[in-house]
Formats: sequence, C-alpha cells, structure tokens
Amino acid sequence: MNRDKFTVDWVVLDIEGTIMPTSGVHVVLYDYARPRLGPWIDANPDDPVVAAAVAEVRADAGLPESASTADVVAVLHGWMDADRKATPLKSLQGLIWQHGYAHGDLVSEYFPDVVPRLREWHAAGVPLAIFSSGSVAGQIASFSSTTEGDLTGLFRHHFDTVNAGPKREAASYAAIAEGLGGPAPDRILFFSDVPAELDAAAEAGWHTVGLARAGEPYADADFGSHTVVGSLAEVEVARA
Ligand SMILES: CSCCC(=O)C(=O)COP(=O)(O)O
Ligand SMILES: [Mg+2]
Repeated sequence: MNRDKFTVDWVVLDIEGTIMPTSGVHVVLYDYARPRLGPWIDANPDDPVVAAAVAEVRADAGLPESASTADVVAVLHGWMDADRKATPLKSLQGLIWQHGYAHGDLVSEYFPDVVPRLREWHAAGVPLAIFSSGSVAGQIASFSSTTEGDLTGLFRHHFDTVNAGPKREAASYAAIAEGLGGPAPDRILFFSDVPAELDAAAEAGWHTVGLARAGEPYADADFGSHTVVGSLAEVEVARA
C-alpha cells in the first residue's frame, strides 16, 4: 500500500466522521441524549454546568427568563435536528453521555482501521490528542467504554469548543498548539472529515489529512490541497 508519511510531534484527531461513524454520533448518541435532556435539566438545576448551559440556550434563542424546561428542550432538539454543534447543547449532551457510558448503556465503536492505528502510533511514542465539538467530558467518557476496551490512555489532551474555540477558526488551532506545550505548528498533524476544519488548521500552520470515508457525509467533498485518504491505514506517522 502507498502510504502518506508525516514526521510530527503531535497528532490531533476529530471524532465524528474521522474515527467514529457519523451514525455513531447522530443516531446512537443523539438518540440517547434527546429524551433525557429535559429530565436532566430538571434533576440538576444547581449543577453549574447545567445552569450555565440553560442560561446560554435562553440567551442564544431569545427566550425569556421565565421560559420553561420544555421551551429550552425544544430549542435543543431543533439544534440537534439541524446538527448545530452549539456549546451549551454539547455540554448537556456530554453530561448525559457520561452517565450512559458509566452505566453500561453506551459503548463506542470506531471505524475498523482506527484503534489498531492509534495503538500503533501511541506505542511508537507519537502523542495523540482529540479536538471535537463534543465536550471534553463527553469525549473522555466515550473513550472509556468502547468495543476495544478503555482507550482513554491513548490520549494526552482533549480539546473542545470551550477550551479551544470553534473548529472552523484558525485561532482555535493556535490555542490548541499552546495547550500542547507550544510545538512548532508544522510539527502538528490534524485529521478531520470536514474541509473547513482542515482549512482552519492549515491556516494555523498545521499539516492536515482529510478523511473521505465511503458512505460518510463528506466522502465526496472538495478537500482542495489537503492530503486525502479513505482510512488511517493509508497514513504513516513517526515522532519527530
Ligand atoms: C462523545 S463525543 C461526541 C462527539 C460529538 O458530540 C460531535 O458533535 C462530534 O463532532 P466532531 O467535531 O467530532 O465532528
Ligand atoms: Mg468530524
């Protein structure tokens, strides 16, 4: 097999469409969260994460202070239907998914090439990190219970829209580089299925690889000048 080769200090990976099928997020995880949002908000009104998320939903949607949980949930469901990856939605989903993984309701499944490749890179001393719209809490929970066991030990850092910023803005990738300890931008390799995310990472000086996986939403997208592969098996990574 002809493999693209990169020698880097860090590998940063997106989740949905890159290492986990989109259906694993939009069907499995969203369907788990959808009916639980209202009960979770009502059961945890004093949790600062919940209170901040609800306040943010109200402000974003222009709802009054007096808006009911049902009003807030209607907004959240609308965002899920539109796949708007709004931070307060992601925070609430993350809490619910944390509960689901901890109680055995959820088990993550990745594309077949992913776990062997990540284990190989990790064993070769290549540090791995995640940058996803999913909250850091949700990310860590999702790696703790998978069909391949607990994978949390593979990743040294997790970034989301709270601690890094929006995925389509170059400044978020600069913030991540700082969080990784300040490696030169051209020593970081980012994997994503979304061309706009790759554009932002490239603007920050990172190397990029697009995942055009068969059957996924961005399979036929225009990846411009980014390296494009169909699976992680097509990429070779070594520590600089
Ligand atoms: C348990 S992580 C769920 C990921 C998620 O909620 C999501 O929206 C995925 O977005 P990504 O940025 O990884 O494409
Ligand atoms: Mg993605």
